[in-house]
Amino acid sequence: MLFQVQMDVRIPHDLPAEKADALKKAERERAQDLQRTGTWRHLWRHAGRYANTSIFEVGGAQELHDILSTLPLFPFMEISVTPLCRHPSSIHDDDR
Ligand SMILES: O=C(O)CC1=CCC(=O)O1
Repeated sequence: MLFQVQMDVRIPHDLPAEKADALKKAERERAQDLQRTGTWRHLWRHAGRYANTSIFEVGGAQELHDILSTLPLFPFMEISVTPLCRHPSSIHDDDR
């Protein structure tokens, strides 16, 4: 199943810079691992905002929740999820 996920990152200003940098590095490594396996299919920055829109391909909502809730930045993100299904006019075979 495909899910669109919007993540708005809200790192508290009083979090020490070293801690914030370590979380961002861990988040990047996890995100890149998941992209390599095809689970995190797209990752787009919202221009001018500390936010992204991502597309995940997972078995279902529980798997998505397990992934999102273990992301290093999860405690500092507001997340919204939209399940996606194929559009009848899509010409892309991998939209499923
Ligand atoms: O910077 C973000 O939008 C949060 C994030 C998700 C994956 C990543 O590397 O950073």
